[in-house]
Amino acid sequence: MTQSSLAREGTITPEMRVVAEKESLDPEIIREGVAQGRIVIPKNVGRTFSVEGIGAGLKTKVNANIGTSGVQGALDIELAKLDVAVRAGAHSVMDLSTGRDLMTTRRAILHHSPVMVGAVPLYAVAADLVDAGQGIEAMTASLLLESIEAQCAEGLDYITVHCGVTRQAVARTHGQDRVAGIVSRGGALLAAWMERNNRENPLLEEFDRLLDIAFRFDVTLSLGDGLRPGAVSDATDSAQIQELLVIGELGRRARARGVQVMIEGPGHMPLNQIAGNVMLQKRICDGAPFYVLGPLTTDIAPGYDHITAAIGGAVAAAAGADFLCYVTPAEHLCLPDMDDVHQGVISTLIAAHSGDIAKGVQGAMDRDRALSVCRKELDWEGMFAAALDQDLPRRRWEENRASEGKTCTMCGKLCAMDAHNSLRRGCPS
Ligand SMILES: C[C@H]1O[C@@H](n2cnc3c(N)ncnc32)[C@H](O)[C@@H]1O
Ligand SMILES: Cc1ncc(COP(=O)(O)O)c(N)n1
Ligand code: MET
Ligand code: SF4
Ligand SMILES: [Zn+2]
Repeated sequence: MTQSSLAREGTITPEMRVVAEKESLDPEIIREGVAQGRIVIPKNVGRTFSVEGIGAGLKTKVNANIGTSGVQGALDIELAKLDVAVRAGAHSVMDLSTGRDLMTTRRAILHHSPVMVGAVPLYAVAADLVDAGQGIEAMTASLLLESIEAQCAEGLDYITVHCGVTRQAVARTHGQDRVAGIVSRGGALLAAWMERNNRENPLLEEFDRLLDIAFRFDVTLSLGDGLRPGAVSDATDSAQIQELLVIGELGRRARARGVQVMIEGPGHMPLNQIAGNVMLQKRICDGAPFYVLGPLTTDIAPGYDHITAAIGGAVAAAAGADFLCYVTPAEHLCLPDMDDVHQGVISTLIAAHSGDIAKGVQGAMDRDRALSVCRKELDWEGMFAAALDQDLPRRRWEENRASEGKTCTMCGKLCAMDAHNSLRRGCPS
């Protein structure tokens, strides 16, 4: 049984109760959301951890991508990144490894992670083929499906499957003067396979088998955006929309089968198109949870793409996106290091929380109020306790501590808060 099928029978599962508790909502609201497919609770039947809900009416969640690449990364470093991500507040990690010995890496991450773990099973198949001196074209549909099954059996809580990369949609990437072509790794691999084998996407052709596997382990399917725009000038083009239509339809098939499903979205996108894209996704995909990468609102800031993504992520979350995939300062440049991971999680949490305030998530502003009350009182410890980053504010303040009084070095004796507090209390300062 899956969370989805149980919800539809009217059962409130322990996982739904945990989510309700974390969100301060009635468990029945969570059950109803899961039953309708507007909320997912990714958790493999074989794993135990403190679950999170993703979807309508819930706090916006944040994922951190980690993992080796074929040319860099080692298991101990990736596990340290997992720690950094979780300590910074990530609700999810994705193992996007494509290096050597992927099973060991994946299993270690699954073993150590106190949060949900996602992956893109196709990467492991592709990496193994490349290791064996072959290309992606040597893959077969059954090799892919068997690997997906094995990886789900290992305990993945959700998997990205780029089922909407159809021949027709790929053809559209050539038609509308796309600048950046296909930037999704999974999307590009599948497009190459399809072209060289003159076949349709195996994830689409074998979708029912995929649903059987997902159902068995209650693995949430994250229908990937293999044709997402990788440049702001490519946003909302016909290839992207065609793929969205396909995965919207597949989402319906998944829900009918009792499989939890979310929809992935872009990418690089001008600020003024973001709310419209969220609206389209919600409408076309029957309110399924929307998992976005960024969106990055400009292409010209490599080195600062945690910022371009946080700007877009805040707008997306405010418009109804449910799950933000982090982008780090390393995006477009190199594999992220531990500091990149930390900065990526914090900037994405800022975007998510800003979105939650705007979308009116229950109690979203409580922590802001708590911090602001302390700020007004010059209660530094209280401020640090309520802060998103638990270390940096204290360090900056202490390193630059004013020599006397409670103020900071910004204004010193001309501290506005101090002056106004004295006025309020009626004592001359
Ligand atoms: C789809 C997203 O995944 C990121 N991405 C791909 N592979 C890795 C990895 N090993 N570690 C961290 N991020 C990764 C890309 O930078 C892009 O932002
Ligand atoms: C939100 C999100 N995160 C990760 C991926 C996988 O990456 P890729 O599509 O490049 O294989 C994705 N498609 N969308
Ligand atoms: C083209 S670089 C890899 C990923 C890219 N940043 C994206 O938006 O999907
Ligand atoms: S340029 Fe770098 S980040 Fe972009 S697709 Fe190629 S390897 Fe990946
Ligand atoms: Zn990009």
